[in-house]
Amino acid sequence: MNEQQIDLAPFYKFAGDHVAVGIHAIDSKGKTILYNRKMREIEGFDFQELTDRSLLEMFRFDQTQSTLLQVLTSGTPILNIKQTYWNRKGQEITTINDSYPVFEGEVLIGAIELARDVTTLERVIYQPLKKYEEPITFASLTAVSASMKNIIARAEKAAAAKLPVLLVGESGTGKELLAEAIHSAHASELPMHILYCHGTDSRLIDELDKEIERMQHGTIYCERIDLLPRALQMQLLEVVERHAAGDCYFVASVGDDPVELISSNTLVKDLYYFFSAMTIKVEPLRRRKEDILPFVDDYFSRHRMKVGSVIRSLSEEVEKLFLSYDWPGNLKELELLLDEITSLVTTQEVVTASMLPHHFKLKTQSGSLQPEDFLVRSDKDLLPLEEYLQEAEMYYLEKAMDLYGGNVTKAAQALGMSRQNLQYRLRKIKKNAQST
Ligand SMILES: Nc1ncnc2c1ncn2[C@@H]1O[C@H](COP(=O)(O)OP(=O)(O)OP(=O)(O)O)[C@@H](O)[C@H]1O
Repeated sequence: MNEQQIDLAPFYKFAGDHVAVGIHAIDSKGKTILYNRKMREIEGFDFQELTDRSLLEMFRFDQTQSTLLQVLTSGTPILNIKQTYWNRKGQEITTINDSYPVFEGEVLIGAIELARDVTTLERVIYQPLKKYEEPITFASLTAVSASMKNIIARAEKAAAAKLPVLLVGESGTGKELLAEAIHSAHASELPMHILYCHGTDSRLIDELDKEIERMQHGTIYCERIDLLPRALQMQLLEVVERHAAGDCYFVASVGDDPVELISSNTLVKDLYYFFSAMTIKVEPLRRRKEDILPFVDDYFSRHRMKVGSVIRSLSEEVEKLFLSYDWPGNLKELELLLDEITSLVTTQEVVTASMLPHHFKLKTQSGSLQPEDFLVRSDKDLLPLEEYLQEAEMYYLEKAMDLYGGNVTKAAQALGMSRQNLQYRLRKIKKNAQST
């Protein structure tokens, strides 16, 4: 049977919904026309939020969107771009993206982005153990805040008594590092196996089962069990319970309050009971800001030792910025930022504001609203209408200017307004931005 005899559209639709690659396509005006299930998973959207997608889309100025827009403007592909970010659910995600222009004959009709989710792979490569090139102990952790000191004291007790531990905390707060330190305190000579629960394939759990049988002794750390689908959580429970009487030590982590996770059916209650002989809550970095600057100091001193750099400190301005920022990706976000900064620094001893990457500057600009602020959600306060419309206008006009490569005449034409009117509004936006 050939392509002319059968309508392939349902097959393409099925493939789009089931393929393990995120797909996002926009038309020539920058409007989303295709956004598949994997892309929703990568970006952390719940199904019910999809109706708001077009609204959110309007205000999106993140990297994905701008790569697609860049491709649309230039007509040339942008390939193999790796990015790590925190999605709407606060999960750390790493993707490798290819963005292509789409032509019909000679005419550019849109752009498409294919995102490969390499989060798990990245996790395996980016293991703190490998980075530090030494076993992680409690002494490797930055712990200046009272809350972090308390966490370490409790973790030491758990390790000494070999109590299963459930680490609770947002992505990037250092749960994996703590698990490593618990393992070292318990029995550093034994192996440690990490199960990254980022996936939906039941073979993950079968492999863990085999691994436990092979290891016999050592520590099993199941990272973010709340991200596993319930069926896999049940399978994991069966495996860990079967091995409970053996010699393995079990540690796990979740990204949110376990009581809430259980009541929203995200976490299987018995799995929680299995791991939670001791529950240790790791506070987000924004609630223990005393750890920020000491972490930076520790990072710089490791960096000096490892690569012989001369980097020593942050300027006062950068310190203030670091202390006022909320760090949604916690220490991992701070660490990635320092990785980025130090990769560019050669002879400077002090990091000044001009050396900060553009994306970080954007995030720390005072008063800047995030795309999410525009969604109407029951758990958030509404923006005053005036402010909403002002910001909406600003986003929309800037996006239009972006799309037309800064050409006011073309952008004004597309927006159905005069050149003068657009120029006046752009000037107003600039003036407002300067006065904030
Ligand atoms: N207290 C700390 N001291 C030193 N480094 C830290 C500390 N906490 C976190 N880090 C650094 O931050 C990075 C992220 O930590 P980690 O991977 O342990 O977070 P996590 O809570 O396990 O995140 P996720 O929930 O996404 O798995 C690590 O690479 C580590 O180097």
